[in-house]
Amino acid sequence: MAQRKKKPMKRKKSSTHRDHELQSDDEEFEVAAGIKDDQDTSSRRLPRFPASSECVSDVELDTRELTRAQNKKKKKSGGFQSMGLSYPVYKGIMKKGYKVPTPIQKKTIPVILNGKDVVAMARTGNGKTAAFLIPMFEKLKAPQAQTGARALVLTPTRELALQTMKFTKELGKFTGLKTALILGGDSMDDQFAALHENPDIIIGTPGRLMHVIKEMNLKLQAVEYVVFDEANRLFEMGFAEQLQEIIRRLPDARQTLLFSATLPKMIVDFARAGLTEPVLIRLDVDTKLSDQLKLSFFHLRLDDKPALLLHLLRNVVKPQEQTVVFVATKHHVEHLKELLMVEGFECAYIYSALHQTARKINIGRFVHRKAMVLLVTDVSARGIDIPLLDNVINYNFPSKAKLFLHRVGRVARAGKKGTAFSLVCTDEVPYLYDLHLFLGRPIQLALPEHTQDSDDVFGCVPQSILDDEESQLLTAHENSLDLQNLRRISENSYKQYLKSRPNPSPESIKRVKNTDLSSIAVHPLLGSGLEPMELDRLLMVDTIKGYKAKSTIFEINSNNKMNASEVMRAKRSQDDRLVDKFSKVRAERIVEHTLPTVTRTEPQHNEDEQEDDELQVSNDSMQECSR
Ligand SMILES: Nc1ncnc2c1ncn2[C@@H]1O[C@H](COP(=O)(O)OP(=O)(O)OP(=O)(O)O)[C@@H](O)[C@H]1O
Repeated sequence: MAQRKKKPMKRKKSSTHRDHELQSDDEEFEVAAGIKDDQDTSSRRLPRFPASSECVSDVELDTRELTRAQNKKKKKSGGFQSMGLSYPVYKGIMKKGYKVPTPIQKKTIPVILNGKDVVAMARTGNGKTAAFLIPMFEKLKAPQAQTGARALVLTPTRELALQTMKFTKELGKFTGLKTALILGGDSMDDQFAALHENPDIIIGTPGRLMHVIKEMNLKLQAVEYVVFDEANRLFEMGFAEQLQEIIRRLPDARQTLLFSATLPKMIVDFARAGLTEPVLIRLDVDTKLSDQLKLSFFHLRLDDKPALLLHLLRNVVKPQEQTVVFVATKHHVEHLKELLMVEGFECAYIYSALHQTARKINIGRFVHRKAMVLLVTDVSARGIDIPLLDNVINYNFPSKAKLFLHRVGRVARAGKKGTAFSLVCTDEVPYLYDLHLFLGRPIQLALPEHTQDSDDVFGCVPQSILDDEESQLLTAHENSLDLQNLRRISENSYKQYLKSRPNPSPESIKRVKNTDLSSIAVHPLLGSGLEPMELDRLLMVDTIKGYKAKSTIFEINSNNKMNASEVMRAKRSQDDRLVDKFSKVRAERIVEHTLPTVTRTEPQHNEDEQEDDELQVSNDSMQECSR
């Protein structure tokens, strides 16, 4: 394959965007600090964060810092780019909309690319499918004329096999590799035909695969890459015998990977026999979040955030609890500080442009419990030394998972319980998906069965709660010109903030589009005390509120030949073409700008990365992993 010269990347981002990136680098430092604290829970106070005295404002930072941060970023790049992938593989990843590798991908892909056998302990929802598909494409590279599949992926269920097939097609789109799907329940003739076409990859369930192997006298001698996906379920479903039989037919010189949510003795024994000196990779994210920390995510409109904030502080947070509220800009701090004071809350506040003395006074009020609420921006929260907290409220959802960890790092420590409430409006939902990929947990959309104790639930807010608070808010603003001005300024600054906010991964945007957010049930924390009929009514109101017409009133009847109807249809198709064209150009630009060199470089590792990733690669013996 022709080598592509790596063009120097033109930086087109605005300075505010770069500032954001700078912020994220610092965040990584802060998270690392937070983790250390994890290990020393006896300490009452969290370590100090880097001093913020150099920060002029929340969005303007020193250029020397910027350069330092950029250099640091280059050095510790743990992205897909630094994995030394070939162009067709990399292009597939970009096209699929993955921006950065998930923790399991970051840890497993380099090890697999190094040719090692791997046992990875991972639950669902963390991107493990791509973790074994990407190195598989890299290993197989392109279709080969020789007979016999070179990769075999075994999954416990038909659904999982279909999903893996879908990902193989999407991610491996530019490799040209052929895949056959061998599943129970499908026509044997079709499967024989698929195998006669000399596929590079076979994805299948063990029972039917074994059957086909015998019927066709299928040889697996060309197989060089084998994956046992969800191995715990493969065994639970009674496939042990078929797996042993399949493994006996495979050549010794192969690379074998085993992904499993748990590692019971049976799987450990199987791995000992079937894998050669496997590297054990464990996803240990839970240690990053305190197990005493409860996460609650509320879906609402941006305009409803002040109302929910008031409701949470009045009715959900207990009076003796201390809460830090993270907002997007200093203007939000100023507006909400005024609003909370009008509503009778004692609150402290800090933002980086605030005079040093005022900052000290405010922190002092919070530390001495004169104020139970502290309003902060991410930048201003650095360098402050505050006690352990009961709650954090993410008024604006963080655009990076590590920033989320940093914000909640002071809650639920030293044996105390705590909650992180997050107010998530629709354009922030993709960040919530990215966060869950990072945490290695699937998102739980609220269901009527969820109870107040349910953790990590994403639910909606009953309109009645918002209505109550909003009528108060209206009066407060009508009576105060100050409040009106502060609100207007914070709304304007939010527009600027949005321009500089890093994008979520395009794949998460796609997943959100495919989710019916209007059907999420009321969050269990907000639905208690409501009769089932009332809950149904609220759900109906929310569905009506979230209704978006797919066409205009002129196009109601598809046979309508009226002028207005035809104009609308013509405009729609023209707009669709433009949007398509724009998306294609943008996707291609992303691929070009971030094109890796074709030659494989050794994946970069450094200590920083080791410290702030949530996986631990270890060469522990299989004995150890069974403990
Ligand atoms: N690096 C990434 N960036 C953004 N989205 C990703 C990334 N990796 C995977 N995803 C997406 O996350 C979702 C979950 O991934 P995947 O299905 O591989 O997880 P999993 O751990 O195999 O879970 P499951 O067992 O439910 O299949 C998919 O929609 C996938 O496309």
